[in-house]
Formats: sequence, structure tokens, C-alpha cells
Amino acid sequence: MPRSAAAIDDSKAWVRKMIREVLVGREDPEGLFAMCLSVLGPQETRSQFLCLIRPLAAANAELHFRLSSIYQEYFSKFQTEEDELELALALSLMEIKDQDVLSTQSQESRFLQPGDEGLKQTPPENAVGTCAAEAIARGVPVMEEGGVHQSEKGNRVKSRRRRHRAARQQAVGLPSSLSAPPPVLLWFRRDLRLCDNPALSASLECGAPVIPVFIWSPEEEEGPGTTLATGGASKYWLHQALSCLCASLEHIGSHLVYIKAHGGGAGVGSSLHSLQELIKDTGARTVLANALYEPWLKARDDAVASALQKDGTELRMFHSYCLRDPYSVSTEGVGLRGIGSVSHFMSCCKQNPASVLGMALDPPASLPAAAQWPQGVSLDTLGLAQMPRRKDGTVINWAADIQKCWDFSEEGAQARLEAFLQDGVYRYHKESGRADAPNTSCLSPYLHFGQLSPRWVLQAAKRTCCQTSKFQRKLAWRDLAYWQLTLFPDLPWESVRPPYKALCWSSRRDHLKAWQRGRTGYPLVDAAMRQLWLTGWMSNYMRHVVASFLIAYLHLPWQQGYRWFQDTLVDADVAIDAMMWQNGGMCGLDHWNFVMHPVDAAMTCDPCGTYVRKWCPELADLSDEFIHKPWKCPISMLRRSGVVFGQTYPERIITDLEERRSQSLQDVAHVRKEFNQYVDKHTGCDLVPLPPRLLSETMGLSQKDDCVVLEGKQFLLPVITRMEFKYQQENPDTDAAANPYNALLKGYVSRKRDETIAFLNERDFTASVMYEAVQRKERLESDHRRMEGLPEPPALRGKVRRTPTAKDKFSIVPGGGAVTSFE
Ligand SMILES: Cc1cc2nc3c(=O)[nH]c(=O)nc-3n(C[C@H](O)[C@H](O)[C@H](O)COP(=O)(O)OP(=O)(O)OC[C@H]3O[C@@H](n4cnc5c(N)ncnc54)[C@H](O)[C@@H]3O)c2cc1C
Repeated sequence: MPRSAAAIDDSKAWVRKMIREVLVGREDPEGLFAMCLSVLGPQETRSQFLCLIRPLAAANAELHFRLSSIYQEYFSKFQTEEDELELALALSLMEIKDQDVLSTQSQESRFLQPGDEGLKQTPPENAVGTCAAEAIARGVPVMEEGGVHQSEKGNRVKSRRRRHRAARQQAVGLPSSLSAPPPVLLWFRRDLRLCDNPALSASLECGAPVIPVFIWSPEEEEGPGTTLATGGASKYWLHQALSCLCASLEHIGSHLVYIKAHGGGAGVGSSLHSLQELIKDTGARTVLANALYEPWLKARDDAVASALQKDGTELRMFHSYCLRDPYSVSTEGVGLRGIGSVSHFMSCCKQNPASVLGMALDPPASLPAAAQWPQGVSLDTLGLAQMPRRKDGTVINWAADIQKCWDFSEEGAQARLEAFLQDGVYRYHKESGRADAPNTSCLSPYLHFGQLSPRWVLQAAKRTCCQTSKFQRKLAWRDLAYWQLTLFPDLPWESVRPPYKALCWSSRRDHLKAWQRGRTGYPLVDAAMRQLWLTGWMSNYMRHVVASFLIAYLHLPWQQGYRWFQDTLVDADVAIDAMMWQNGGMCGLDHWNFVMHPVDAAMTCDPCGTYVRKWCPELADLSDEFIHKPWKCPISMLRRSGVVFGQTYPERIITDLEERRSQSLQDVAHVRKEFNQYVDKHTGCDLVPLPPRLLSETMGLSQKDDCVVLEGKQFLLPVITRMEFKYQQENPDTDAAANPYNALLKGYVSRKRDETIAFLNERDFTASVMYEAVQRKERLESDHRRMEGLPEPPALRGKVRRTPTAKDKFSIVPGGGAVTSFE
């Protein structure tokens, strides 16, 4: 019975849907053709199939070719002479249409067509301008107006004719000399985005189908020491980000293949093995990826590149994870003085510029899909977001709040950036330390997983009309961390300054647990640790507060803090986390010249207690005066606020803050004395063994750079050292409070100033408010300078000084004197 026009339309719509399934790899071309036959019937298929697949000629020529071949092969079996004529007619009609498509396409695109060796490809509309810019940057001949060289256009038409001739030959049983180009593998790692992705853009220029893959190999991520590279929260983020990336790829006609690495020997999954299998399955000859800079991942990638090269496959790496490739940073012309500070790093980058940053790349509008997709596993099989189960079988969804707080997609990242640049950035310069207001960008997890490129963020920040230099400097901090990791590959587990390995750390597990769970009895610390646990994030200022508390007051080793952060932060980043914890733990290249007080720090970041009330709701009814120090609150008031220590809110786990700070200082003085070969006799600065990567540079510089110290055969590098430590070593019995270089940051209100304000309040309200405002501004500026590593303004006479005058012997900076040689 003849079918109605509506039924035929429905069937055609269904076939189009199936074509999309083939494009994303969920159906294969043979399956599609078989389904067409059964849905449309042989006659309808014969007359309609070529029309239905015609749009593919432009979008995915290889798949189009494949489907045409299947069609020809099938109907050639039933050919009469008349049929053959009809087929020839259908093919030549198709050729004419294809040439039309080609001529339009040549106006739009200068990409290779799959199947046309050496020619340009499918038209990702947005990528056109970008690729032209890239071509200019790389010295590729620029295309004529209209996008295609005439000779190329001619070649393309010829090539297309060749292909159709081959198809006809195939249809009448003659051998075909034409083979489709092998696909390229696009190896996604921490670059889970479509925007400004150099490897992705380069894959489009290969003129072949692209197979995006993600290989999960946790052992390789981990490296040689205890890095905890992918803790629970970041694995959860990764799971969500991969799912979002896969959806974005499907939107542009592609798909993400998940592979769980295996076959590396001794039960260790290896990316190389997985790639080799993928290459065998797909016939790919090129693998493209964006570089990672952890030394062990770079070594892995180098090994993969040479092994693949032996098999005739090229691994091409692109730079985009940092603004500056850390392996290209040189200290030449700057020297080593001040190494570890962001200012020194920026001087090195300025003095030795690398390749031009270039403009950010637009996302592609489409990605040529493979005709056949390799076998992957489901995202769940990677086991990134597995939740533990209780004995009764119910799931413990510890990530429920993380899920509520974040949008894990690339669009979410872009939206967050936009929102920050329209609002928070205006307060960032002065008020980024506030914990109670969204004044920072919250972009760290997106930058970590490469859902935003730093170049994209930097260029967006530069376009805003307000002052963004402080924010831009943060991106330099990020690069600095990666540079330090390349210099000291054991940064995540080994103290950089040798004497500090011998510090006498506490082993109180109950203290560690209380800190981790946000149950120390110090509301500011507890609020931050609970925010971390629930949302996977806390602000930079709060990270300093909790790190100071762990190290200077609980005397717990910095590695414990690093590991907890790695497990709980959604932005856990081996390089940044290790650099910051080493600095906080007093043993990094640039140890902090400040210690945060667990109560007074609140005056800057949470003056009204809003932050503490949010994360410690059991304290919400306390007045502003006591919210940060409930132990000072009168019992009657505590009762009214429903606070019972040890029941509703924990007792303080330590109470002798001053004593503990003094003890910490004395410990440092002790190890510096014991290992005095690592203390420069002239400057009093700590000495650090020169990392091998800097040694060769220094050998070249040694004639001019008086910074390096030679001890026996070991080269030692003087590094920035807290003046408080230098003084303490010469005066070992001094209390922390009596040390003239006391590094404690008290927030903006000290006890003395409380009294002054109270006194002035009685006399003159206006004066007190003005006084308070001026003092607050001074304090904030000074705090900022310290945290940013900027020099302090000259100190006033008669006050406690942390920055000495030129006459002060502790003012001698690393490398300030002559070369010292220890025999
Ligand atoms: C003890 C400690 C541990 C830390 N661990 C991490 C970590 O594992 N991962 C991480 O991304 N950051 C870490 N930081 C740095 C910083 O706290 C976070 O990058 C920042 O809080 C993220 O919030 P944001 O995106 O709003 O930052 P913004 O202030 O808006 O800064 C923008 C971006 O600059 C980078 N950045 C900011 N501060 C630093 C810094 N000090 N060092 C290097 N890069 C920086 C981040 O990529 C950040 O997203 C740590 C800081 C401390 C004190």
C-alpha cells in the first residue's frame, strides 16, 4: 500500500535523527542503512537516501562517502542496465550539488576537507578568523580573499571528482585507489574546554575526522611521591566536567571517548598502552594534546611521544595551561636575588620573554566525526564520583553541597568570569580579603581543570574598565607555582629548606581531626574548615588563616595541611597547593612574613561575624562582640544564645596561643642553629641547595651573580628569610610578643586600639570613627603588601618594626653581600 506523504516525512525525519546518532558515534553507518531499508523500504531508500545524506557532504565528507559506498554496494547487487543508468544519474547529480556546496564552502572556510589529502577541512564558522590569525602567526601562506587559493580550489574539485570516479568504479566492482584520511586523536587532559583550546583548533586543521578521548590513569597523575594529585573533591569535579565536555562535543557533532588506562604492567594503567590500542583500532597517525607541566607528567608525555614516534605516530603538544611555559622561564639578566617571590618571577618573565601570548581562539562550530568510534567505557566506569555506602546499603552523598554550589560546565566557568568582571573585580583591589562577601573570582577549579584558559581570563580582565593589576598578578602567582614545581619536583612532600625537615612537629591526631572537621573551638577557623568540607573551596585569606593555625599554633606538619587540602578542595592543584603550604610551613622559597591570629584576623575578613554565622549556625545568636571569641561571652548571654561548650559548640582545643607561637619560634631558632651550614653567616638568610635546573644557568652567571654560595661541592642559594627568625636565633629566649619583628597580623584592631577607640568614643564620636577608618586603611594596606610580597613603606621611629632600616643588620637581603665559600 503506498504510504502517505506525512508518513514519508516522519520516516525522513527519523532517518535524519539516526544520521545524527551516527555522527556522535552511537550508531554505525551500516546500521543506519539497514534501518533505512526497513523504515523507508527499498524503493524509497533507493530514491531518497542520497538526498537525505547530502548535507553530510559539507559537514562530514568522510561519512558521506562511506554511506554513499554502502548505498552503491547494496543496490549494485540488484542492478539492471536501467538501474545502472539511474545510479549514474544520481551520482552525477550528487557531484553537481557537491560542487555547489564546495563553492559556497570555499567562500566560508579554509579548512581541509576530510578525504582531500593536503587540503583544508570542514567549516567551523567561528574558527575561521582564529585560524587565519594562527596561520599568520605560524607563517603559513595566507589565503586569498574568499578563503581558498584558486589552485587549491581546483585541486579540491579534482579530488572530489577522483573520489566519485572511485565510487563509480567501486559500484561496478573495480578496485578503488582512494582511501579516507586516518582520524586524529585529540587527547583531552586538564583542558576540558572548547574555547581557546590550541590542540582542539589544531585538530581541525588536520583535515581528518577527530576522535576526542580522555584516558584516566590515576597512578600516572600521582607521580613518584605523595602528591595526592586527585583527591575526592577534585575527582568529583572531574567527573562532572567530563560529562559537561562530552555534552558540548555532542553539540558540535562529536563525542568524548572515555578510556580507563590499563596494561602498564604491575597492575598500573598506562596512557601509552591505551593510546597504542586506540591507534591500532582507529588507524590514527596523529595525537594532539595540550601540555601539562608537573615534572612526572612531562616525563610521561615525553616517553609517550618517543614510543609513538617509533611506531610512526606523531604526538603534537601545545602550550596553554599556564601563561608562561614554566620550562622556558630563565633567571638570566635578573639573577637569583629574591627568588620565590612573585616580583622576581615577573622580572624573569619580562627580561626573558618567551613566544607571544597570541589571541585567544574561538570555539569550533563543528568537529568532523569519525565514521567508526573506538570502544570506550562509560563515564561511571572511571569511578571518579563513587559515593560510599552505609551498612544498610544507603549512599552517603558527601558531594551534595558541592553539587549545589557550582556549575561544572564551561558555560558555568564563562558565566562566573563575566559575573566577577562585572562586579567583584571592582572591590578586589582593596577587599579581596573579605570572607563575608564574594569579592574574588572563584575561578580556581575552572582554571585547574582547564575549563578556562589563563590567556582567556587575562584578556577578559584586561578588557574591563577598572584596575585589574592585582588580579592579573594572581595569574602570575599561578605560573610561579608551576615554575617552582619544575625546579623542585619533590615540592609536595619534602621541605625545600633542609633544616626545617628537623622541626619538632606535633603528632596529636585529635588536633588534626578537630582542624579537619572544623571543631577547634575557634569560630573563624571552624567556619573556614566547614566551608571547605561542604563546598570544596575557601578564599585565599581564609586559607592563610587556617594554615597559620595548623602550623604556628597546633605545630602540625605542613604536609598534613597539604594532603587535607588536596583531598577536599575542588581546585586542589599540586603545584599551587604545595608552594603555598611550603611557604606557610616556613620551609618554602618565600616563606610568609606574617602569621594570622585565629581571632584578630576576623577583624579584616569578617568584622560583623556574618561568615561565622553562616558556617557555624550554632553560634548565630551570639552578639557581634563575642561571635569570634565565644569563650569571653558571659554565661548568661551564652545561655540565651543556646551555646553550651562541649555540647553545641566545641571547647577550644588549645588556649595558650602566645606560648605556642613562642614555642614555634624557638623550634625554628633551634633547627637553624643545629644545621647552621644552611644559614648564610653574612646575611643570616636560610640557604637552599640549588636545584639542578638552575645550576646550569647559574654556572653561566656565576661570574656576575654574587648570590650563590658554594659549600664544599654543593651550591647553596640564600633565600628570603623572616626577620623574626633571624632575631630569634640571636636571642633564643625572647618571647614571640617581645620580638621586635613579631610577624603576627592582628587584623585591624589591636587591644591597644580597642582601648583608644573606647576612650575617644566617650569624648568625640566623629574623631573615633575617623581614627578607626584611617587605622583600618593603614592596616589593610600593610596586610595586603605582606600577602602580595610587596615592600613595606619606611617604618616610623619608636614603633615595633617588621621592616628594618638600612642600618639594621637583619635588613641584609639574600645575595646582598659577597660570595661566601665554606671549606
Ligand atoms: C595554604 C594554601 C593552599 C592553596 N591551595 C591552592 C590550590 O590547591 N589550588 C589553587 O588553585 N589555589 C590554591 N591556593 C591559592 C589561592 O588561595 C586560590 O587560588 C584562591 O583562593 C582561589 O580563589 P579565586 O579563584 O577566587 O582567586 P582569585 O583571587 O580570584 O585569583 C584568580 C586566580 O589566580 C590564581 N591564584 C590566586 N591566588 C594564588 C596563589 N596564591 N598562588 C597561585 N595561584 C593563585 C588562581 O588560579 C585563582 O583562581 C592556596 C592558598 C593557600 C594559602
